[in-house]
Amino acid sequence: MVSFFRRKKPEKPTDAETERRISELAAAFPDPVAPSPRAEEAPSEAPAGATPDATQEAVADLPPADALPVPEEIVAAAMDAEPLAERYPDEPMAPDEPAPSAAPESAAPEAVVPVEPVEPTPDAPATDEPVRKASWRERLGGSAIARSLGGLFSRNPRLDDDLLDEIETALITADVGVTATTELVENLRKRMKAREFADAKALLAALRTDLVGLLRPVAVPLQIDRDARPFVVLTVGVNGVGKTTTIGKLAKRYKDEGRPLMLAAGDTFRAAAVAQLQAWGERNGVTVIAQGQNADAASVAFDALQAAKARGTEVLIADTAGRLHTQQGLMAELGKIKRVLQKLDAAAPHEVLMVIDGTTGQNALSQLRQFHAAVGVTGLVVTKLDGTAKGGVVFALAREFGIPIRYAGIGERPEDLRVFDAEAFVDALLPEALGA
Ligand SMILES: Nc1nc2c(ncn2[C@@H]2O[C@H](COP(=O)(O)OP(=O)(O)OP(=O)(O)O)[C@@H](O)[C@H]2O)c(=O)[nH]1
Repeated sequence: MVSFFRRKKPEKPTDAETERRISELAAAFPDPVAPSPRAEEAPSEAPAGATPDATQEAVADLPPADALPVPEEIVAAAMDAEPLAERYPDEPMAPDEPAPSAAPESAAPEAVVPVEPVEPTPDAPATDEPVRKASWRERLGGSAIARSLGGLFSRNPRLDDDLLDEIETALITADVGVTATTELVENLRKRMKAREFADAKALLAALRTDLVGLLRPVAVPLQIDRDARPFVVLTVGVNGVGKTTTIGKLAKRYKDEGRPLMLAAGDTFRAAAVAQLQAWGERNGVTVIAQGQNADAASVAFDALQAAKARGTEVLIADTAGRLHTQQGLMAELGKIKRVLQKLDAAAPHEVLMVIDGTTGQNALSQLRQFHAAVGVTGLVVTKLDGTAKGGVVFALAREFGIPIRYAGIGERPEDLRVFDAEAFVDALLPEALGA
């Protein structure tokens, strides 16, 4: 759990840390997949229920970007993002790197280092045992809400104002947020006064229903529009939230679904991030487009989209460097990446996936507000909900933004990235059996 409390601001990793993180990633994907057909030949069945229009509909339901407060500095800065050379003046830059604005025409192909698919190495122990997927409850049962509400209801409390006060404290402590908590508790109080609940168990059932009701509108799975070719997913988020790890997990998911895919190593600030993706790509036979540390992220994204289009790849997932939402120049750089992608495909990126660390607490709200203003977030992944995470911020995000939560990270293994499921999530935090 030490990883939950990693650095909060960018710093260059030591060689030892780089090696550790590469081996962490390799350990996270221990089972080599069966040798896959080359990306172009792989079957590309959409999952059951997938419709090409679903994503567009979901996005259309989002609150418009201009409905949210857009800090003037971000709008201004977005027009003139600083290049990496200015951002890290002490870092040597390759002399011939294409200027960000010139990327569309002049992205030098020789600077691109695609990691071609290789046959997976048969180094994992051969076993017929399927990996057992931990249940949501196993993963989230230790979270703050689960523990405090669990303790509360298992004491068979009396149905009175003290119980409501304790529920209120538990929800606020778990980061559900004051506004959402007040609404939930006041609704319960009204119904309790109207003698709607026979006992505490009935009140617990009502709380569960209300919590599911808050989350159900945002439990909208990501649908890959197969006509997009490629469907471009741009991942964004602050430092250390789990972007690169999530890309590895997502890539495994899409590969298992038989979708031809490619990755763009756009986190050009942290050397380990490029190596992480390359290690994963080599191991699983997925092409990774990279230009190395300190390359221009927009140029990497542009090259990757060009390559993906040329190959008819179905999905392109682009990584970006972690950045604090308060760093205006870096936030503006995201807008630049988006604009450069749009020179090749006006609809790209088809999904701006923001990764949020579930242990961040209420700060996650201002992170999302700023990222949404800068780049128009269309979906969320909330990571690190396992272990001691408070988890309540998921409710606050849902209530405040209504942006779809596509996936939840409930552990470090590939199978621990789950399609977000409102019922399973609430059930894990607040089992019905508590009131039994
Ligand atoms: N327990 C747990 N750990 C996770 C989860 N997702 C990611 N992590 C861990 O979080 C740490 C940071 O993950 P990275 O993928 O390197 O984060 P990042 O956002 O790419 O980092 P930067 O490039 O520095 O911004 C790693 O140790 C991951 O294993 C999760 O759902 N649960």
